[in-house]
This record gives sequence, structure tokens and C-alpha cells, in this order.
Amino acid sequence: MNPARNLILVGPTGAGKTHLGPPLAAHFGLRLLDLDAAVEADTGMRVAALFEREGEAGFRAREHAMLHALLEDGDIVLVTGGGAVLDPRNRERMRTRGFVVHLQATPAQQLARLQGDRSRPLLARADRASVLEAMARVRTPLYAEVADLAFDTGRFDAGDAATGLINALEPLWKRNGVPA
Ligand SMILES: Nc1ncnc2c1ncn2[C@@H]1O[C@H](COP(=O)(O)OP(=O)(O)OP(=O)(O)O)[C@@H](O)[C@H]1O
Ligand SMILES: O=C(O)C1=C[C@@H](O)[C@@H](O)[C@H](O)C1
Ligand SMILES: [Mg+2]
Repeated sequence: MNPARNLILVGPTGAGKTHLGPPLAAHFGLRLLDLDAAVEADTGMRVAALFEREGEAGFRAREHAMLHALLEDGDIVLVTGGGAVLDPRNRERMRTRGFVVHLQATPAQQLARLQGDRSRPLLARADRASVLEAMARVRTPLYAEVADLAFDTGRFDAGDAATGLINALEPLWKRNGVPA
């Protein structure tokens, strides 16, 4: 963690980063930035289309450059993509530029939440459960490595997860003297 007044949300696909970013930003008076959305705005292409045209490696290079740039700012909530922690340079940048929250969800919860979703290219296959489990094996330690706080979203419904997270963050946010 560092004194930059930024909140950074990490966690697996479907953990609720995009869902929880807006209420967090509103509550703490921070500006909301979404890494996937920023890459899409920059390229004029959807993430799925970028994966098709440039492959995962092309997307990851853009994701890395955008993460670096967005964290130049302060007073932001940065919603990252599920795979942003894969690049060690990204993990270092996150650790040194904000308070990192690991939103946790199990593969079973992810599967249920993303049922019917067609926007995640890495899940565009029949064996979603095993893909999510394989991702969790690789990525869970990386989320844990960067996290200042782990928050189990599975204990909440979609409607009250934001309140739960704000309640968990309030005392830490104050104790660490993060706000200006
Ligand atoms: N307890 C919960 N906390 C957060 N979101 C939940 C919860 N229960 C259900 N959801 C739902 O899960 C869905 C997926 O969440 P979201 O799109 O925010 O995931 P994400 O972490 O941004 O994933 P990605 O990394 O793929 O962008 C949303 O429709 C959200 O409403
Ligand atoms: O889990 C992942 O690797 C991804 C999650 C999304 O946020 C997007 O960044 C993209 O679909 C890749
Ligand atoms: Mg998202």
C-alpha cells in the first residue's frame, strides 16, 4: 500500500469489480476508472474483438500500458480486468500506487453470475467451470500478493455487497490515513 489516494479493485472475472466500482467511487468521493473500458475507448474496439484481432498477448500489452497511465492519477477507484495481475509489472504498479482490494469469488459463484454472458472471450467455451478453476489456481496467489484487503463477495447478494465492502473499508481507509 502507499499514500496515493487510490482504491484498486482486483479479483477474478465475475467477482464484482465493475459492479462495485461505482458505489465505492460515489461513497469515497473518488473518480471511477475502468481498465477494460479505457482500453476499449482507446482502441474503439470491444475486449472480445481485440482478443480476436490481436490475440491475448496484444490485449495484455494494451492493458499494461493503460494500467500504468491510469495510475498516474490520484483520487481514483480503478476497476481492473481479471487478468491484469498476471504481469508482474502491473502488480508492482498496483502495490505502489494504491490500496488494493481483492474481491473474492469461487469458480462456482463466478459460473452462476456469468451464466449467459458472452462478453468474456476467455469464457467463450463449453468447459467454463474447468477454465475458471484453472484460472483460479494461477491467479488467486497473485491477487493475494497485491491485496491490502481481501473481501469475500460470496457472503453477500449483489444488492448489498457494496454496503458490506464500504463497511469493511471505512475503518482501514481511515486508520491508514489514506484520505487527504
Ligand atoms: N455478491 C456480489 N458481489 C458483486 N457482484 C455480484 C454479487 N452477486 C452477483 N453479482 C453479479 O455478478 C456479475 C458480474 O460482476 P462484474 O461484471 O462486476 O464482474 P467483474 O469482476 O467486473 O468481472 P471481469 O473481470 O470479467 O470484468 C454482475 O452482474 C453482478 O451484479
Ligand atoms: O480474466 C481475464 O483475463 C479477463 C477479464 C476481463 O476483465 C477482460 O480484461 C478480459 O476479458 C480478460
Ligand atoms: Mg469487469
